[in-house]
Amino acid sequence: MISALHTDKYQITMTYAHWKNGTANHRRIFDLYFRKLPFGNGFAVFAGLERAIDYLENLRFSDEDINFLRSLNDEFDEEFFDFLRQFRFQGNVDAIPEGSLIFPNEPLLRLEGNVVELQLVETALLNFIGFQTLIATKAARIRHLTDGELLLEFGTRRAQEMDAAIWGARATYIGGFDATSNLLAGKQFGIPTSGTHSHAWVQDFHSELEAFRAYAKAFPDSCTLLVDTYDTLRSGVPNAIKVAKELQAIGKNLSGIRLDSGDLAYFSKQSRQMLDQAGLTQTKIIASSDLDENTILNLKAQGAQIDGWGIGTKLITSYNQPALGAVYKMVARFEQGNWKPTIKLSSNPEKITTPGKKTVYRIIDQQTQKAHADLITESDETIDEKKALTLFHPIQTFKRKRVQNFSAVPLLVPIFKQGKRIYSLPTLQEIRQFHDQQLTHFWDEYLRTLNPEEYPIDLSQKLWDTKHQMLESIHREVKDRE
Ligand SMILES: Nc1ncnc2c1ncn2[C@@H]1O[C@H](COP(=O)(O)OP(=O)(O)OP(=O)(O)O)[C@@H](O)[C@H]1O
Ligand SMILES: O=P(O)(O)OC[C@H]1O[C@H](OP(=O)(O)OP(=O)(O)O)[C@H](O)[C@@H]1O
Ligand SMILES: O=C(O)c1cccnc1
Repeated sequence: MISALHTDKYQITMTYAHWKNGTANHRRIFDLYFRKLPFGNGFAVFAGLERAIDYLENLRFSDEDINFLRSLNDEFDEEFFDFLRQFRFQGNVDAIPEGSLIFPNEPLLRLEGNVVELQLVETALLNFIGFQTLIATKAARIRHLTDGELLLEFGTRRAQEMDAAIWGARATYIGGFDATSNLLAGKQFGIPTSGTHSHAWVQDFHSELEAFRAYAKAFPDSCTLLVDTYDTLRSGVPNAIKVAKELQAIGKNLSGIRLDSGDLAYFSKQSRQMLDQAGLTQTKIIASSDLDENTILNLKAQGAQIDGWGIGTKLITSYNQPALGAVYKMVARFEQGNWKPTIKLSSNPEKITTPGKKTVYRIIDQQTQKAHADLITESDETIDEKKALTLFHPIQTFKRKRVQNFSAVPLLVPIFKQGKRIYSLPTLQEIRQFHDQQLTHFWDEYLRTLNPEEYPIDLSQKLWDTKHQMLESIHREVKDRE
């Protein structure tokens, strides 16, 4: 169970202040979203929802949690602790399913409830979803360049501690990896696991050949030999070939060799030639060594002969971009029987929040089955699929497109109703397949890893009008006060 104290202290201080002021039950809506795509990619892959659901469903302040808060000797009244003890998440949540392709500024989670419960869960939700989405997106970038090749996640030893290794492994599987080296992730999520051997295994014997023989004896049906401990082409590969012949003599095949240092393009081409000349065309070449999507692309451009990739550090730590920058913003307050949109201004137009209770549709062409755009609307709007729809860029509004014969697919699905989960969790396999299937709805121009086309995220006319009326009225008020 995830502790209720996995949060920032200000969520508790605000909860206390609301409780003290008698405003704890005021109804609000918050959106969770991100503002900018990571890695310069054309899309992100949504991950982290399952953990977020588990957290919301089981959120409790235990006696130990309360004792700890009491021990802080802050100004909390004793009765506040009773309030916390009885606390349960009672809100409504709608969310985009895991594995979906997602884009900046669209609500990924929409939460409706009382202000304290919505405030309390902010930090943990951002923590789970920000990290897992980032890693799933990184994995999808790598998958995009390695169609049909084996992708192994090797990151645990370099990950930011245990949770990052385990939930990161899950995210890489959603993004298209085939297996993880982390056994706990395998046990917990049913991800296929893989393991070759280390340099220490080779160093542990008097000779490399002896080490390879011993390993092959232990795993005659699934033996991959690490060939770079001493000299890849003069010792490692020739010894692996010797052992492969010995395996052949007992009717077995050497599954693979692994290259873990040096010039991977050169070594892989030479190794392939040597293996093929020895008749070992079935033996695969796996590469590892600080790989990421850029190195992989470059190795491919050099004609590297690599069938599988073991990727650790740069994937699991999201080395070149360590945070997604997801945010959680209040968008509506319930007042005098109605939802009133709220807005947060910024001198940067991209950072101005989109007010009100909203929903998101993916506008998919009925003929090509490709997505035109995502359209954010007010939640009570309907889209008539029989009529033409005009889509326009929310900032450069002169950029317009009229579409017909489309399906408007709602992206948000109900997850919790008054604190009760009404969503049945898909299996991880289903999430991974769903992700794969979602990719087919996007033109290649949005999917390429370098300088992709920007996929349109548009506002309905009604929502755009609401936002701009609010902006104008705030500007007027500020001016009047001057
Ligand atoms: N042909 C290649 N083109 C571009 N990058 C390559 C090529 N071959 C290997 N690389 C990358 O170059 C880097 C080499 O790393 P490094 O200099 O640490 O040496 P290494 O060969 O891995 O040796 P060691 O592990 O013994 O330190 C790795 O990130 C690897 O993925
Ligand atoms: O390079 P990464 O993408 O981070 O992938 C994980 C690395 O971890 C292992 O090396 P390590 O030197 O830790 O152990 P070893 O002695 O088994 O090679 C493995 O051989 C990879 O090189
Ligand atoms: O199985 C492997 O070869 C492996 C696993 C984790 C890290 N490095 C290598």
